[in-house]
Amino acid sequence: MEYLNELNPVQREAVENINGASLVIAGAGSGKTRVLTYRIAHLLNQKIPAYSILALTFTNKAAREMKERIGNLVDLQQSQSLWMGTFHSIFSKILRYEAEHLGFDSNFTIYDTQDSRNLLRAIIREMQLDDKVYKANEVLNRISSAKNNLVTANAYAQNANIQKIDSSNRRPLIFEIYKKYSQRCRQANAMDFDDLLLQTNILFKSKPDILAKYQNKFKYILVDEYQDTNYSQYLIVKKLAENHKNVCVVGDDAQSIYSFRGAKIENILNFKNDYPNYKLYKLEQNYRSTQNIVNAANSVIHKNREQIKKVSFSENEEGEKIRVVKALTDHEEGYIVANAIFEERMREHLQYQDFAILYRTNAQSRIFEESLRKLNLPYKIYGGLSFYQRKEIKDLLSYFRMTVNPNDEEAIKRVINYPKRGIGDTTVSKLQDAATQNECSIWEVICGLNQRPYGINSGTISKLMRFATLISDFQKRQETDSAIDLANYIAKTTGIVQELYNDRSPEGVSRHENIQELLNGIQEFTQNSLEEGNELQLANYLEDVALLTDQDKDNDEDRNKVTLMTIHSAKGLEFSHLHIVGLEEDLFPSQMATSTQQELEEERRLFYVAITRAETKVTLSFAKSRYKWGNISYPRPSRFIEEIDEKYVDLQYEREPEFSGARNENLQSRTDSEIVNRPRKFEAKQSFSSKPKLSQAITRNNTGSQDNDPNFIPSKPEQIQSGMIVEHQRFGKGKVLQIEGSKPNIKATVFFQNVGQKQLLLKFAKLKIVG
Ligand SMILES: Nc1ncnc2c1ncn2[C@@H]1O[C@H](COP(=O)(O)OP(=O)(O)OP(=O)(O)O)[C@@H](O)[C@H]1O
Ligand SMILES: [Mg+2]
Repeated sequence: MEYLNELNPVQREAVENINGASLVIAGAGSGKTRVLTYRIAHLLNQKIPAYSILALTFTNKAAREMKERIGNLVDLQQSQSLWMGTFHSIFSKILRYEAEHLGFDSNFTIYDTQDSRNLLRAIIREMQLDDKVYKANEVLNRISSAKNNLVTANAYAQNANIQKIDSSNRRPLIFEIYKKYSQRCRQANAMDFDDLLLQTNILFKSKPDILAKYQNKFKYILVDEYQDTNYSQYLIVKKLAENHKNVCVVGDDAQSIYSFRGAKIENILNFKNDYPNYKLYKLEQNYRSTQNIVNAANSVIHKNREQIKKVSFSENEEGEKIRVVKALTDHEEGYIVANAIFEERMREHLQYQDFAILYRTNAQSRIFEESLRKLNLPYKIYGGLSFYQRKEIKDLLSYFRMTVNPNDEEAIKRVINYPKRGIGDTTVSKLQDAATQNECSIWEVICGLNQRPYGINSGTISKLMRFATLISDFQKRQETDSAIDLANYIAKTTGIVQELYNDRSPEGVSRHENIQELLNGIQEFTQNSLEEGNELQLANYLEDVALLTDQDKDNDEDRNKVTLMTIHSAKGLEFSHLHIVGLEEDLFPSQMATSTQQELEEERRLFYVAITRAETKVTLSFAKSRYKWGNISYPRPSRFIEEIDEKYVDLQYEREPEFSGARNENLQSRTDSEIVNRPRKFEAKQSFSSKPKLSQAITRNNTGSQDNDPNFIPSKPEQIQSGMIVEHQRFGKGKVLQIEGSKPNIKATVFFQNVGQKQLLLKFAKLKIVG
């Protein structure tokens, strides 16, 4: 029980009171997750069997880490049999046991977003609807939100209010698409992500005996990040806890950032209605961050009107203020951040893993990747187009999926003619029509073609039969082959490996390497499962892959690297040194989120989540110009920078007029040279290190620095032509892309190797022609 001493008095109370409903509501870094972890350890210590504890986490990685931690606190063996994971992974496991009660087979496929979108596109096409009006993505969001509110396709069709909304959006047929989509998923024996929760609810509602079984089984229920549960998840927990009410949820309303996926803060507020005898624990001390970081974060979040009042303080050291850095361009921002990491790591003897770069959207990662690569800094990047979404990977995985569940429509459509075997689109359409007509899968149509050919000629039928034999062969091997043996066999027999091997273009080589990487992963998976004495099969591997979240892609090799991720996926994590980048209006807060107060408040919560990931140091940055969709834009600094109480902020530049909200209309015509040459008040400030570096030169004042080197003799402005290589004293060498304007205001657009593209007024900039 020594572990109880590692908790403060309130945490300890929340851990020791194991019976009844508990709500832990507290700010970031106050030990909510720690309470959950220790509470589980404590339950095990009180001889509660591991299999009767259900713990729901935000990511699979969090569940793994928690298990490990619990294993260290108590018995390792026991912690392995806990039911711990994301809502999706836990309930997909239960659905496989109970599939028959829902009319599914236990080997159902889990469709990812790409599969769902493809299926919707196909349906929209088949219905001959305008795909500009019925955009697959938007229709998917509509369906997803319906499912998360437990509105089935039939209920959707009958709901007059929903119909009214869709009609006024000129999309009155969404109900029809939803219905067809559900039918097709069923025929393919597939569930999408939202189905995993919806079907669990349907199961619990329609089969009271099955609900009772799980109510008896899960005697203790714990939920992390409760503020981000949606209605469907909320109801699952409520049902399971109905009798014993042993439920402990932890959350922070100020960190609710998933309302676009249907998360409801109200779930926290409703807790007291559902469990009137609940105990409330308020944790007030932040153990993660310095005082400055906690105070800065508080000063921002207090601007939100909708929030539960709570205290959050730190007794850690006061720490440095939040630094705010201005870059002239998006490329320069990348450069400054990478340089800062390089120097801080050296100076403070840190590891790469102590650093993270957080951004609002995945698209921002590219520039940081480039800058980190230039400085040879190892990094790992989460989210975006994941490894498993790449075409070659998805193709091979589709063969695996066909092996496990041949009715999988999206898988069969991907591989029926890949590698090419002479089965054209017309044939696939005929098969699809036949399947729709008979309410069965494409695979079932193929298997019956000898009896009913549906107008497909005999030549094509034999090709289809060869394909069917290939898949049947894989299926048979499932019973005897290990996951890796079968995966290797499929990769070889289908000809995918050979096809990619033959393509010697750089892309082909990289695709071939990716396939090898996938097979290595399966090898590891097989090996690990063997070591744990439980040989898992290809189907288990597929299940794991389908349930990965953005944070889950992590392995030991990846450990000591700089982390790049969106703020959304950084939830729950902590890093010593944090760079939050792209703090510009229309980027963060997002352009899409400033029209209503609710949206803006959610963006502010996101900013709060971002700052509170840091232990020691936060640097915010923004760029004065940025490429967006191929066009240059001149954004204003984010309002969130101003919202931090200035006591906790260290601006590394002079506050500009447009900062206080008055937009400077002349900004577009203002050039970088004018901006960098204006006197700044922070000249004396120590920036990154005592040795002047380019990064410092850019973020610190540079007045007059060009004149300091007597050997630097600039060329005459009129001599500079586009195409020339020039040198700038601070930016280094660059190529002139364009010259415009007339004397004395000639402007040059120059692409500098180190800092990217800049516009310079030649009368100030002083460039030397070097080639
Ligand atoms: N009583 C304590 N003594 C020492 N360290 C603690 C204590 N409580 C929490 N911590 C540490 O503080 C950090 C934050 O804890 P934890 O991650 O559990 O907070 P949280 O409330 O879940 O944060 P978030 O809201 O970001 O999810 C962790 O490193 C944790 O180990
Ligand atoms: Mg937490």
